[in-house]
Amino acid sequence: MMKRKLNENDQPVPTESTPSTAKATPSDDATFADLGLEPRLLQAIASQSYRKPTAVQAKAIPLILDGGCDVLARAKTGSGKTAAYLLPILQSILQRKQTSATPSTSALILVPTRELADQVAKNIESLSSFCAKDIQAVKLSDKLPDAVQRSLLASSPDIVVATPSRACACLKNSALVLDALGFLCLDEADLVMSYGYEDDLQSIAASVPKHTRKILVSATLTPEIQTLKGLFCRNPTVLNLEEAEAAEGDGLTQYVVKCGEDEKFLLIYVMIKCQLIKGKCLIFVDDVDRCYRLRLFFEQFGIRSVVLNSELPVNSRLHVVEAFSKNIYDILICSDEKELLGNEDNVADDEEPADAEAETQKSNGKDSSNAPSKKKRRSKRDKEFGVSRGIDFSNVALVLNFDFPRTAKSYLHRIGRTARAGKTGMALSFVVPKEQFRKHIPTTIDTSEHDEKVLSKVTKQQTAKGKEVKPYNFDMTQVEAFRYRMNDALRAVTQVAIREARTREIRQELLKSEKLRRHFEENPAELHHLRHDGELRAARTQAHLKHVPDYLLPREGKKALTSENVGFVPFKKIRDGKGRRGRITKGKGRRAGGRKADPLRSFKARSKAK
Ligand SMILES: Nc1ncnc2c1ncn2[C@@H]1O[C@H](COP(=O)(O)OP(=O)(O)OP(=O)(O)O)[C@@H](O)[C@H]1O
Repeated sequence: MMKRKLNENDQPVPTESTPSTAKATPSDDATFADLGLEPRLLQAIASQSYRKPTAVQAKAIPLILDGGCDVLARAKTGSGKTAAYLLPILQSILQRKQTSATPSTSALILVPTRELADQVAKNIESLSSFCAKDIQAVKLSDKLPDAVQRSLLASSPDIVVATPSRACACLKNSALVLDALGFLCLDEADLVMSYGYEDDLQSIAASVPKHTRKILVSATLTPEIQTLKGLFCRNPTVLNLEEAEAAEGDGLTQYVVKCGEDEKFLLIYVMIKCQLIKGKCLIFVDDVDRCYRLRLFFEQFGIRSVVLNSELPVNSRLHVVEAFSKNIYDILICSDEKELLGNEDNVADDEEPADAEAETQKSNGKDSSNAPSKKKRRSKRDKEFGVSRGIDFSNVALVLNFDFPRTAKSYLHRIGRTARAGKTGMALSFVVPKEQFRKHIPTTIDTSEHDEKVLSKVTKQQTAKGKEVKPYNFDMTQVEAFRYRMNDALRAVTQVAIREARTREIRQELLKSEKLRRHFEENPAELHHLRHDGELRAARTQAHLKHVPDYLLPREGKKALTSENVGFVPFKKIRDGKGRRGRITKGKGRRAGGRKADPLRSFKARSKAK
């Protein structure tokens, strides 16, 4: 192998002699330079601190660069699939620009949600940071007026990122021209299909020139992928990284706690208040109401949390995702509605939802009295919303399935939000045993009836991957001491309070995202108004609940609550031989993660009342 210069992070330093078109034979030790990427891209990769290509990158990059075939890549969540298709696309655009100055759209990247469109656009920005003047990328969004999108597309940007419906709308009004399209990429391909974009995809497929190469990327190979393959691809090369992934193992530990419906609230209260959870925690719940029930419950104890769901304005959602990734908040409560909507809308899924019976009853009009209101509520939700799929929340230590997902596939994607890019993480799931279902009416949810059924599917799925979902044991006799406080708090969180919190938050978020955005751009010091974890005050608050009195704690200390250390999930060190203190942010001379390094942290943050 060619001897390379290394920088302080053991990154290859691009030199004149770095071959830009060398054909790579991907091996386990392949570096990005070996893959034949050009120096400016290597510089951007180094600035992202990527040490070496992930398995999917090592295989997909040379394959896409080689030209010729369409590619269908399946690799696990968090394995770096975005860079696996972006880097060769960027490289081929840079190569084209050496011979032709005519502007044209070379790549169209289709994603299922706005959140993902935003993320892909940011990835393009960072990977093209050393060749920014040669790469023009546009993210289409229905937040922008048509005239603005038209003018953005008028200059034929090299890359367009959009959801299928946006891309289709721009194709129909001739704003988007695909005559010279080199790549059509579908990220989270199965989801793009199951989000009901089928008609849009058909029209896009018909508008794409024959020579365009198609890249389909997904974490799961599902029947939708077969449909897409038929629609877009000519005999694609399929990259399935299953074997490499099994050999490599991963840093995710999975636990399950069997508990009653109200005990979920008891355990989460104890875990957070006794600081058994260390690090950032992503909590999945079943629906929007549940988000606010939990948030108001937390508020009773002075625990700050943020909610993410499809009812919030898109700007707020993007801001929440970004702020959580920047470690501004520790606890994010998400409703994983898209998986539900998929089922409700009877869109193809790889498996029957566990509550298929209930769904059938609903569609036959036999549903209970709350069906119409659910339908009404659904219409307010954003079709292009999704949390468990594709979003790269960085450094999530714990994914907590407060409400167990409805399908094993959904479980797979939820747990994929932690232990990403070679880091470690933990997934902990609450499962309600059948005999405990509907035993505590105020906290019950319909889907819990099938928790055990879905769990057995999940266990099968994980066993097939050589992984284990272990039982997790709390010492319930010790935890019991906290029960009356939990009950006190739960009583305050009424249905009326939840409804009030829901509307209040939308009102507040609309105000923040629309009216005040410009003001805060001009006055960044006042950014704390944009925090999403302020108290909703929709439920009666009880000051005494905010503290944990010593007499509630076991005599042996909080360790007696559980035999294991629930939340402690150390992240693997990426840089060898460098402690946290010694780490310096490039070019700024400050410690990475220090308060001053992050402008959003420079305001006076309210102290966390834990
Ligand atoms: N070679 C690499 N080395 C280290 N980190 C990487 C590398 N490539 C990508 N990453 C980081 O890994 C994280 C996950 O990447 P990405 O979002 O592309 O994963 P994904 O496979 O698309 O996940 P999902 O299936 O959930 O969408 C990102 O934070 C990204 O910056």
